[in-house]
Amino acid sequence: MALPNDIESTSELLDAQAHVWNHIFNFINSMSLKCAIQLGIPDIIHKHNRPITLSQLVNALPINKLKSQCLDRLMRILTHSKFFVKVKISEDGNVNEDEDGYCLTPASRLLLRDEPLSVAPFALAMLDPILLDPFNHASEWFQNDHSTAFVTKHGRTIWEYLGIEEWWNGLFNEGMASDARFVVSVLIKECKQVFEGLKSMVDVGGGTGLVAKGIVDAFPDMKCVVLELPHVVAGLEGDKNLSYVGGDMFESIPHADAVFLKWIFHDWTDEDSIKLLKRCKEAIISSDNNCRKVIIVEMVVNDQKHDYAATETQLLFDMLMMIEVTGKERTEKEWAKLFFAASFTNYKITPVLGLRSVIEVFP
Ligand SMILES: C[S@@+](CC[C@H](N)C(=O)[O-])C[C@H]1O[C@@H](n2cnc3c(N)ncnc32)[C@H](O)[C@@H]1O
Ligand SMILES: O=c1cc(-c2ccc(O)cc2)oc2c(O)c(O)ccc12
Repeated sequence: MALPNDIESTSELLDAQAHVWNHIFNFINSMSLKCAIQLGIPDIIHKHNRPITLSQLVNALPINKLKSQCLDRLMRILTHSKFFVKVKISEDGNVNEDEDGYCLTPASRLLLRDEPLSVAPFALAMLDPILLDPFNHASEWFQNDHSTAFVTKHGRTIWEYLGIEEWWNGLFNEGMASDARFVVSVLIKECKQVFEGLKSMVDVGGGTGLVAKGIVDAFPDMKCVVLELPHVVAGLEGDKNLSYVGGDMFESIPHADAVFLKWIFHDWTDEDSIKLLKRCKEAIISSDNNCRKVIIVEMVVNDQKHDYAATETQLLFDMLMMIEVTGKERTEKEWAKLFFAASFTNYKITPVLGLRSVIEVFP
């Protein structure tokens, strides 16, 4: 049979097939990870305190013992994906050539349930059918007039859904809280100078206030307000440095030296984002502090493509924003356009959070 047009050799044909297969089956990586988290495999390896053999793992897991060879295959793909490493161990647990044992890697340490920076809740919520199913409706959504594929699947926006389904709201909040802990620990360690000199700050859309708490703990002279939708902050109690205000960020933002927004703009269109930036400017403009600014924690999409893997993850997030909410991830050029449209004069991007950056925006 002839090769398809433009494919010149058999090797090119086979590479093309491998490329397509890889994309078709990528979801199996995600699902294998979900299965390992649900079974608690990282926790069991961690508790074992030394490399664990397959038979020890089978005994420790709440699984049908006839499926031990299947567990071996699950561990094989996750070892290939660098979630576990295999080392040689002896009967007495020392490293030698007798038998293979599994150990955690830095990536699987982040899947431990009791790890304060755990991303396990985030992974379980992201890989729940509630968020996966809308992707099966993407082509339908391209042809209809719904705001998102989430709406096409569930008949309401993600924010409305969160307000109605309490169990899902809990899962979502747990995931957001684990990310908030993660981000605040890096900010305090690597980016303290961004907050120095500030006497007051508003965390807009700051959830239950984990980031704000981390910041006032590190800067006891700062007063921090969390502005959130009323149902999110109902019943939350602050203290002398931290307070909660229920309100709508598009209407007005309490005045302060700085306004902080993490994972807010990527939920919204350019038009909404410019409106929100204008509210942020109004909030800081009357401050007499030289350090007054807006502090944003978000992705800056790398459109130069010199780090293929990082850019790919950012583009995956962009698709997530398109399918689940009405937002997007932005390149530096797109961010700059928003800042200048909202009459800010300057900005500084510090790529200190891996795929995300701290962006300081100045009036
Ligand atoms: C993606 S979450 C980010 C939460 C938090 N900043 C974080 O990164 O952990 C977006 C937050 O914006 C809040 N939000 C949405 N619309 C809002 C509005 N109009 N005014 C204030 N907060 C809003 C939501 O309740 C939600 O907590
Ligand atoms: O679509 C989402 C999903 C999340 C999300 C998933 C799992 C969790 O445990 C927490 C959150 O977060 C989102 C988000 O922060 C956002 O700004 C837009 C969309 C989503």
